[in-house]
Amino acid sequence: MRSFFSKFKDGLKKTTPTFYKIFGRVGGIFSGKKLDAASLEELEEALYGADFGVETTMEIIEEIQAAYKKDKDLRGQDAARIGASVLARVLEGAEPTEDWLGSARPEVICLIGVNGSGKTTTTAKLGWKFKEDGKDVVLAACDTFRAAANEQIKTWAERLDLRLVSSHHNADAAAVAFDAYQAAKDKDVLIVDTAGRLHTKSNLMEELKKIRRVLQKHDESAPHHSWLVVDGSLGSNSIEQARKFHEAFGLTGLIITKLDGTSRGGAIAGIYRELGIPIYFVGLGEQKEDLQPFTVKNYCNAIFGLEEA
Ligand SMILES: Nc1nc2c(ncn2[C@@H]2O[C@H](COP(=O)(O)OP(=O)(O)OP(=O)(O)O)[C@@H](O)[C@H]2O)c(=O)[nH]1
Repeated sequence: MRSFFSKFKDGLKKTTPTFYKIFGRVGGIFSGKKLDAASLEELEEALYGADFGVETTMEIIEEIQAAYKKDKDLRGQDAARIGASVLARVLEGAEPTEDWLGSARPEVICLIGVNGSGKTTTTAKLGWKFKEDGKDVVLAACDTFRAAANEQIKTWAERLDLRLVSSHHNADAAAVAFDAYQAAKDKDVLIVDTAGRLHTKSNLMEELKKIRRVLQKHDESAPHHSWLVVDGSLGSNSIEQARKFHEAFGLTGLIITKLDGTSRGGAIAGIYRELGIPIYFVGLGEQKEDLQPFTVKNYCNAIFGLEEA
């Protein structure tokens, strides 16, 4: 069976074509070629192109440059290792703690975000993951706004044999959340899929708050997790979006989707710098198993084309 890392790396390969090109082209960098000023410049461009942002890019470049000044024989592989370790420092604390899933019954996870970011798909993938871990899961179809969303989540739930509480198109989303909580009483996890909304639409932001109030009638501390689902291919545009959602709703975590099909996977660093909340999972495809726990080490190694230590 392929290791988790190889899956993660395959998924990120498309995220990082430029990096692979840099280190691939210099091909030899890994197999012994020395670093030079031109490849450093190319790396800087690639980091900007992947939306790592000025701060992170500069930190990586400056540190590699400093090492290069001291040792003109620096190899590409050494530069990649330095880059990965700087990135790991930027992302320090971005990984959730092992016991992040508390002991409430149910633990309520609310997924929110803009239209099309991948909430419904992620709700299903997440439900499947918990089920695979032997947990009792209920899904709440609170995206009553988009007509097709109900059908989409029903299809997933049937396919993965997951318990789903849903209603009709345009039903009160908070009422669905209330019913779903009741159905999930004494179960392990309730995952609430919500309608996509722009952070600028105040009525939809109010709907989110209503869902929260209704859940809190059952359990004052619910939702225990409010995660923003961010489309990783939006690059740095997603940073402002994430900040606004955080201000309005108080996020506790992030899921970054679509990292399999983008060359802008660097925005993760920018979002984390801005919000400082953990990244729980990354989406690397459309299949049920394509949701992987985020780990700083795997992400940094994959970005810089390093193998797992
Ligand atoms: N390649 C890829 N596609 C994904 C990923 N996650 C979701 N998608 C796709 O993105 C599209 C939108 O996903 P949805 O789950 O419908 O998004 P949503 O946030 O629920 O959308 P709204 O209900 O409109 O807010 C679908 O075609 C998904 O299959 C991912 O990690 N990788």
